[in-house]
Amino acid sequence: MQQRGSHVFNRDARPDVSALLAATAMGVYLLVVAGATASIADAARACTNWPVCRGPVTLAEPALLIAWGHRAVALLVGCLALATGVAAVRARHRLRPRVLAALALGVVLFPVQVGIGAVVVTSGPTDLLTTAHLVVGMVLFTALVVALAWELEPDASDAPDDGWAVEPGLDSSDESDEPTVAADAATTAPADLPPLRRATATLSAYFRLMKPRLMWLLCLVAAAGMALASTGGDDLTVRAVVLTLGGGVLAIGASGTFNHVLEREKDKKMDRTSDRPIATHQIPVRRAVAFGVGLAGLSLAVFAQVNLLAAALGLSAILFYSVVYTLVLKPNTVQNTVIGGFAGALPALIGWAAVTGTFGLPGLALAGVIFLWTPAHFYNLALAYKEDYAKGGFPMMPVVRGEAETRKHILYYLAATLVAAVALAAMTGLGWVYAATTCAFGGVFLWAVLRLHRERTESAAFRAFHASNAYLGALLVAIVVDALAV
Ligand code: HEM
Ligand SMILES: CC(C)=CCC/C(C)=C/CC/C(C)=C/COP(=O)(O)OP(=O)(O)O
Repeated sequence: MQQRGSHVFNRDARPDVSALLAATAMGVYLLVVAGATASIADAARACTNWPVCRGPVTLAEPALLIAWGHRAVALLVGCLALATGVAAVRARHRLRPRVLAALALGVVLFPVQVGIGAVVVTSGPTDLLTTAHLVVGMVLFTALVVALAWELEPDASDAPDDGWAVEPGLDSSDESDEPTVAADAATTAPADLPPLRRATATLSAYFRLMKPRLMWLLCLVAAAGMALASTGGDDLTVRAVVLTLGGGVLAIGASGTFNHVLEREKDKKMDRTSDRPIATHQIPVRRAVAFGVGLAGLSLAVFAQVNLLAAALGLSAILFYSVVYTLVLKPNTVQNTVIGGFAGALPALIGWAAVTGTFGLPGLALAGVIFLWTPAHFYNLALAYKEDYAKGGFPMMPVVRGEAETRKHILYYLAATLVAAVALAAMTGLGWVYAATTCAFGGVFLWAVLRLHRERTESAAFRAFHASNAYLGALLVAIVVDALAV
């Protein structure tokens, strides 16, 4: 077993640049979100002077307040970017050329972005100028995160990256409070149990077949899709909400059950899944199939009460997860998680369709956020359960491409998710609750992923996994609140 921190990337040699880069990247993200909020609030018309606004700042003029806030943050982040540039120049001999190039792009784009902002304010906002301001901001953020990902890559001279620093008392097959069904399984319901306990154990086994742990977040995705759709003027009825979430729970239950059936042999080989109800023969395959078919039928019947598009999308989600992901992608390609993200994104479209009866750009943009978030969510678990997935014969990213590459991809997909979250705000006019949430929880998610890069332990991977769920959960609640209440 490797000692924790013994080969942790050369923290001592180059801590400042990566820490400064992370702070600058998050600062730029804050700026981009503040800029999107300023644009929605029409702050450029409230303050037409540059670099300072004229006139008293009062709470009665929120647009002026937002304009000032945007500029104050820009000044602070500008100083941070400068400090990062100076630190990088001083450390140039030990930084990789591509890190320097990506960082240089960010540092050069910063004044360009300030210049575009000044023109927007002084000559009046046009669609072209405001779009350019948003796009350059996103490119700047991307350049900084890419520089950070490259900077965090271990050197070839570092210890080999095939080991996982396990902390004392932690073991991937015995992680009591982590997301493993094995941990909370009542393994079998032997005939000698009292009838009531037997019935309870069987009911609990059927419940576990439905993968209940996934439900709250997937239901929130559908709820956010519905809330967004209602901002366009369509009525959001309690009936539609109840039927859509009910159909969703049944659909997730059906596809989870099919997943258990189809993976029963592989589940037996993996510690995390070896005591799943079908793998242990607690539930016979034929009964599980009947249960899954029943749930699927019920789910489609419920969705059909909302509208036919919702039902068709529900059927697509069940088929995509059960057949395309479980049978085709998961055992055969390292891109299984990326392409599999379509299954989790579909509830956004189901929610939108339930309210509007059709497709719409904001619903598609929300689906895009979920799609990009999925690898940043699952790769953490894939790292923690790398050996287990290898035993099951699954070509997960850490098994095929290694841990360092996986950590880098987590950072890329996290950055892409944050950019997509801004695009969603710009498209929908979501307000300050959403803006504050994506910055705060995005910052926590980034912090957890950076700790994963430094620590390379199972607990760091689980921390980043939980941060991914907290980020998306908070973002979706913020969408609902912003769309319905603010
Ligand atoms: C390819 C796509 C995905 C893969 C491979 C994946 C994989 C996993 C795995 C293996 C677990 C642990 C499950 C268990 O042992 O019970 C898990 C947990 C979870 N996943 Fe995902 N997931 C994916 C997409 C999603 C999506 C789209 C959502 C919701 C939007 C989601 C939400 C959750 C939640 C809420 C948990 C439970 C967390 C907990 O128990 O603390 N996942 N995921
Ligand atoms: C509305 C509807 C039906 C939506 C379906 C979307 C859905 C259930 C997404 C879950 C994504 C997923 C692949 C989770 C588990 O991975 P895994 O099966 O690889 O995990 P495992 O290794 O624990 O089996």
